[in-house]
Amino acid sequence: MTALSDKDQMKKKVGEYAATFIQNGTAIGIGTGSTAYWMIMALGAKVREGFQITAVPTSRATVELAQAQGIPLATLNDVDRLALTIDGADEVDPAFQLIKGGGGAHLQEKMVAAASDRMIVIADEQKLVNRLGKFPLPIEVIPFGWKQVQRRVAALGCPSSEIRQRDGKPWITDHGNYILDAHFGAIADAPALGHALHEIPGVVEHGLFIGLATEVLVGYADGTVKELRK
Ligand SMILES: O=C[C@H](O)[C@H](O)[C@H](O)COP(=O)(O)O
Repeated sequence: MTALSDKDQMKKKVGEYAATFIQNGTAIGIGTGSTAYWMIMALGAKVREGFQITAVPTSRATVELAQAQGIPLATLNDVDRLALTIDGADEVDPAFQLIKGGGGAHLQEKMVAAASDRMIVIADEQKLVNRLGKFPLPIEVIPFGWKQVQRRVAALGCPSSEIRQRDGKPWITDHGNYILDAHFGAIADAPALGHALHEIPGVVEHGLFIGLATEVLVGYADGTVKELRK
């Protein structure tokens, strides 16, 4: 097995640490991405030791990973509320506002987080920012007429944006849509931008997570994990 990079070590540490917050007998949301991966692997080990858990996955990729780990799954419609969701992020600011969707899963991730009493964000230290916006903001859009959405996004102060591509074709989300990656630069007022984006016809969901994260766990290069305070 190849050795993990320093960055992957940070992700592994924080993902595994987060799994210790999961309580036996609860229903939880499980995130998507390379940091959530380690939390799901650790959860799989707990399940094999007899832990009783129901997990609502946030993407097809997470369904596959969790199934391979033998983690019992449910859909969001099967549950009333979730005790906890654990998920990664692309950027985290000091007010626990987030940019998510680097893997294009933010639509389901936001629905699952919103149905959860707590959202624990797991990130390596490189994700911490003073102001959101260096990471391009992922916006899930209906393929029909997406250029109209792009014009409206530009009018909100976004100088450039592009449809996410794979192999020269638009990348398609789990829900059959496109992702518009919007390069806003430093975002002065994330809640206001989030509201404005929701006013654009054709926007399905954007990657700004405001008021959802309750706790942030950060993995550092020295091997430590710290819980941030707002
Ligand atoms: O769509 C993907 C999700 O929002 C991920 O949680 C986010 O992109 C962070 O992923 P990673 O842990 O791989 O950096």
